[in-house]
Formats: sequence, C-alpha cells, structure tokens
Amino acid sequence: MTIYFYKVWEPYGCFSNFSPHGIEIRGTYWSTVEHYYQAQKFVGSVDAVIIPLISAAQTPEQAAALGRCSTRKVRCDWDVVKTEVMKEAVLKKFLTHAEIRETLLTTGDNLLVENSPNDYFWGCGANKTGENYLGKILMSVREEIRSLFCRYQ
Ligand SMILES: Nc1nc(O)c(N)c(N[C@@H]2O[C@H](COP(=O)(O)O)[C@@H](O)[C@H]2O)n1
Repeated sequence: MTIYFYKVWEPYGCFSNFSPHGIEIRGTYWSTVEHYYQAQKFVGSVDAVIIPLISAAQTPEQAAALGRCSTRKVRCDWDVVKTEVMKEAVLKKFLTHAEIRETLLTTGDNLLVENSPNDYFWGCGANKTGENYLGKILMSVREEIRSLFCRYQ
C-alpha cells in the first residue's frame, strides 16, 4: 500500500515538514523542519543575514516564502547538500517526538509519498512521477528508528 501525505491537517500530516514539531540542532532550536531546511540554504552565502528572519518566522509557510525568495543568493553547494540537510532534520524530528515516531513505525513497510502537486523533487508531483525524496528520507528514518528502538520487527 502507498501512504500519501501532504498538508498538516490531512491524514499523516505529521510527516510534512510543516508539522508543528520543533527540533534542536547543534544548540539552536527551530520551530519546524521547514524553518531549519529553508535557513540552511543561506549558510555561508552573501545572504546569510536572512537566517535569523527565517528562524523567527511565525509559520513554516512564512519561513518557506523567505527561503524561496528568488532575489536572494542560495549557498553554492546547496544542490549537493540539501538531501543530507533534510535527512538530519527529519531524523531529529522523529527522535525528539515520541508520538509521531509511533505513527511512523505503524506504517510498517508501506511506501510513503509526499503528494505535492508542484514539487517533483521532494514530492511526487501532479502526475505521480516525481522523485519523492521526502518520502524516501522518511522511509530511511523509519528503518533507522526501527533498529534503534527495536520495536515492530
Ligand atoms: N506541506 C507543504 N506545503 C507546501 O506548500 C509545500 N511546498 C510542501 N513541500 C515542502 O516544501 C519544501 C521544499 O521547499 P523548496 O522548494 O526547496 O524551497 C520541502 O520541505 C517539501 O517537503 N509541503
């Protein structure tokens, strides 16, 4: 079976990076994975000044809008590091919050797919042919958590 998720208020909404589950990474707290991910785009870039603004954004939608500003310069290695950045943050989210960790584990070996109609990298896109990197990361985090917590095996 395939489990599709996208919006926070829909089934399995806790798998979205926009879900309200904070993470602490290297001593800094981020309200959502999306806040962290968007801010990392500017580490070491000439536009690093935007990082505290992204961090302070009231919502993940606002954080994403700031991070997607086309006039800002993203770090030059972003395409190389972005999946690792995402993996670290998603793993931290599920290690931090026990209730959503249980939800992730209850999905067993089902395929997880971010049903984003316009994102063919992190999601499956409108025609379901996208790369689904967020789903792939969630499944690898599920595997890692299974071996760490030794349950549902
Ligand atoms: N829940 C949700 N709402 C949206 O509007 C979205 N676009 C997404 N997808 C997430 O967006 C992030 C990718 O951002 P960039 O395009 O790299 O700026 C990533 O977290 C997707 O999972 N989700």
